[in-house]
Amino acid sequence: MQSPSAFTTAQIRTQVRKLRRDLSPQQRLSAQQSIYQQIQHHPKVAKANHIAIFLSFDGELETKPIIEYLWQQNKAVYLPRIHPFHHHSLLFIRYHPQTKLNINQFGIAEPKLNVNEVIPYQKLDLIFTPLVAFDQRNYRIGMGGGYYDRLLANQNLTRTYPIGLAFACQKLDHLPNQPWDIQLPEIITA
Ligand SMILES: Nc1nc2c(c(=O)[nH]1)N(C=O)[C@@H](CNc1ccc(C(=O)N[C@@H](CCC(=O)O)C(=O)O)cc1)CN2
Ligand SMILES: Nc1ncnc2c1ncn2[C@@H]1O[C@H](COP(=O)(O)OP(=O)(O)OP(=O)(O)O)[C@@H](O)[C@H]1O
Repeated sequence: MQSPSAFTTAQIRTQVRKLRRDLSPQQRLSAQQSIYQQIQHHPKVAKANHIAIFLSFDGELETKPIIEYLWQQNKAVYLPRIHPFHHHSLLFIRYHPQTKLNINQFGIAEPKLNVNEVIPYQKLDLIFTPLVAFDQRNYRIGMGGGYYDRLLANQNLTRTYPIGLAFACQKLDHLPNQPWDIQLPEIITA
């Protein structure tokens, strides 16, 4: 998309969400194949034990095959859920093949809250991070809740490596960034 500086963050979010939903099944499948391969050859994924990812919605790339791969590799996989009383933060909950899911207020599947399955986010080795749009500097904008911005701004996250996952159509030249927006060290895209 051209000259994003002419648009507000909210307009960019709406437009890129539509681009993402409107990808053809063929475009989706071939981009996903490339992204899955990049993940399978990624040294930081190979080294990580505790890995957070997300379940796809709203045209996000399909993460189920990534989760299946991580399970095969005996990784502990975690999903975000909206914190029950701390409304702008996320809890990460262990995701097993048999974990029961609920649909949250946004229509996203999330694990039930079970205190025994919660991991303090500082213990995550890797956080696959959803995003709506990103730019050449790896600034990201998300769904607008500020959940990942707050999480990744946290100074205790010294051992945790965030990797954004996105289709190439989600990349813009230059996002109008807010002071709190986070620059990701890496975004896997195709
Ligand atoms: N797959 C996935 N899971 C995720 C995220 C994500 O981006 N992708 N999130 C990343 O942060 C969190 C959820 N954040 C979200 C924030 C806003 C909306 C949303 O649809 N907002 C509506 C208003 C909905 C309402 O208030 O009823 C809107 O903006 O129109 C959805 C998810 C946690 N889980
Ligand atoms: N580190 C932070 N500390 C306090 N408030 C924050 C922080 N990051 C974001 N916010 C607040 O969260 C709100 C939403 O932020 P923003 O629109 O940038 O979210 P986003 O990046 O699109 O969403 P997400 O991170 O959930 O994918 C903003 O109004 C902002 O005030």
